[in-house]
Amino acid sequence: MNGLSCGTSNIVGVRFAVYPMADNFVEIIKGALKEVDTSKVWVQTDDITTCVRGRSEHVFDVAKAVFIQAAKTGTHVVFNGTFSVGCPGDSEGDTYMSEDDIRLNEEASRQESVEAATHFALYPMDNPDYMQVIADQVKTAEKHGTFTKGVHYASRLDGTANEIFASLEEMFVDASKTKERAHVTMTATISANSPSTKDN
Ligand SMILES: Cc1ncc(C[n+]2csc(CCO)c2C)c(N)n1
Repeated sequence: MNGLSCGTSNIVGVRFAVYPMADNFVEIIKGALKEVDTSKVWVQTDDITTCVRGRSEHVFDVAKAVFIQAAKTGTHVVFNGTFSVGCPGDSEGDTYMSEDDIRLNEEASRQESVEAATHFALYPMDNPDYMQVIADQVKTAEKHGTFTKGVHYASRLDGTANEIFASLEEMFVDASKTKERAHVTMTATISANSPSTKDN
């Protein structure tokens, strides 16, 4: 297959980085990546970001776990990432789509209660109804109790990292079900242990 051919599955992916605001950032980043079980996803880390691809539950499980493992050190850590589903041409790594749905890092993540604040934005691509899709999904975060307010170009979520990732996952996955082979992207900036007072 060439780079522009369509994949056969609804592979989900995220490209993200964590930024620990500490002198020992290398140790925190490498430690977090090492703590997390990535055996059910396609994963590649370089000097800039990490890319994780596979079934949505495993992509969210791994992204959340890396953030939580870095943030549980108490260091101010920021996660910045872009999630994507239905990207035309995304096919390499389809083998990971046959993994079962048992999350490998959920138990470890649940042990940690890390307070976090998020700006996220949902982008339903090639969909004239995108504003309605976004409004419907924000209602999900309201129902979860994580939505705090709309800001320019994003919405704010507050809660534990486990609660925030649950909202992000449900909104992203539901938005991708609004039409056949929908292409949806979502950006998220998630901050934990910030010394700044919350402006919400
Ligand atoms: C999740 C995640 N993946 C990759 C990087 C990029 N990065 C910056 S410093 C460092 C360790 C030294 O090589 C790495 C891999 C990141 N920040 N967060």
